[in-house]
Order: sequence, then C-alpha cells, then structure tokens
Amino acid sequence: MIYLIGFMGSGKSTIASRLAEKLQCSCIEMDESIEKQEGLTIPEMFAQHGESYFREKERDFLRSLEGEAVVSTGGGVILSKENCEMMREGTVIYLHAGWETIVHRLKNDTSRPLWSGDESEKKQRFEDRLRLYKEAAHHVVVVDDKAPEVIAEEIAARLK
Ligand SMILES: Nc1ncnc2c1ncn2[C@@H]1O[C@H](COP(=O)(O)OP(=O)(O)O)[C@@H](O)[C@H]1O
Ligand SMILES: O=C(O)C1=C[C@@H](OP(=O)(O)O)[C@@H](O)[C@H](O)C1
Ligand SMILES: [Mg+2]
Repeated sequence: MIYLIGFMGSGKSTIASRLAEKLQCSCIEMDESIEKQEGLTIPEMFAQHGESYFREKERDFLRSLEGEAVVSTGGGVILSKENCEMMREGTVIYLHAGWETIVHRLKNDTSRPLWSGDESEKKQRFEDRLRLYKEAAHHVVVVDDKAPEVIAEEIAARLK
C-alpha cells in the first residue's frame, strides 16, 4: 500500500489518482470513502458528531484496508500513533507544501472544517503537524511550484 500524507491542500487527492494511473493500481480516497460509508459530508460529520467521531472512522477505515492501492489520506491521519504504525507497514509519502502554497490553494475553501479560524490558528496547526508528517514518512516530496503530473512522476521514479 502507498499512502500519501500531508497538510490540507498539499495535493494528496490530486496526486493520488495520477500516481495510481502510472502504477496501474487502484486509488482509494479516504475522506470520500468515509463520507459514503457515513452518508454525511465531512463538515456534516464534524458538526453533528465532532472531530473525535471522524477520527474513529478514519482509524477504522485504515484498519480495514488490504491489498495494493494508492491511498489519499486526510491531513489529520498522522495525529494517531496507531495510524502511523499501520501506514508504515506500507510506503508513506509526505507531500510537503510550504505555508504560502497552502494558503494560496485553500484561500476560497469552505469544505475543510479544520481550515477555519484566524490565520494564526491555521498556521499553528500547520507548524504543529510538520514534525508528525516527517516522522511518519519514508519519502518526502516537496510540491511547491510543481505541476501534479511532475509530482506524480517524481514519486513513481522514487518508488522504482
Ligand atoms: N501541484 C499542484 N499545483 C497546483 N494546484 C494544486 C496542485 N495540487 C493540488 N492543487 C490544488 O490545490 C487544492 C487542494 O488539493 P487537494 O488535492 O484537494 O489537496 P489535499 O487532498 O492534500 O487536501 C485543489 O484546488 C487542487 O486543484
Ligand atoms: O487535516 C485534517 O485534519 C483534515 C483534512 C481533510 O482532508 P484533506 O487533507 O484532504 O483536506 C479531512 O480529512 C478533514 O477535513 C480533516
Ligand atoms: Mg484530500
């Protein structure tokens, strides 16, 4: 299993499908799968049941994965040590985007409940998570100023 991790907006969902195409394997979008399973969007899940409920579903979904695929995770998947351990049984790729890139990409986004609050709160979340992404990763790929196709190609080359 190949797991793409990284902060919201780093491009996990965008890159996963392209990478899966190159590797000729399936692509699993965790957020979308959990939304379908629950019959709720992520903002609805957070509003109705809270973040901890979503984290439980995220962990259960990871536990249920088997076979070979490229998995696009949610940005908060690394908050659980158990999740990191599960993912490291496969190959973990961290898409590192700088703060400016994230802000630019998510400036009009309303679909991410944790991309909210004032700028300093968001930046704090970004900084607090950096270490967790790095610790969980087998490979780090810097994604700033690169087209999705170039990033997917770079990852495929590293995996060879
Ligand atoms: N390499 C890239 N270059 C430019 N825009 C990108 C790139 N990767 C993703 N994006 C854009 O950034 C936004 C967030 O991407 P997404 O794949 O949803 O990130 P994630 O799943 O990591 O939160 C989307 O609007 C997407 O089109
Ligand atoms: O960073 C986070 O805690 C989250 C990231 C989201 O996924 P993306 O990283 O694809 O935006 C989604 O799982 C949820 O809104 C929580
Ligand atoms: Mg995503």
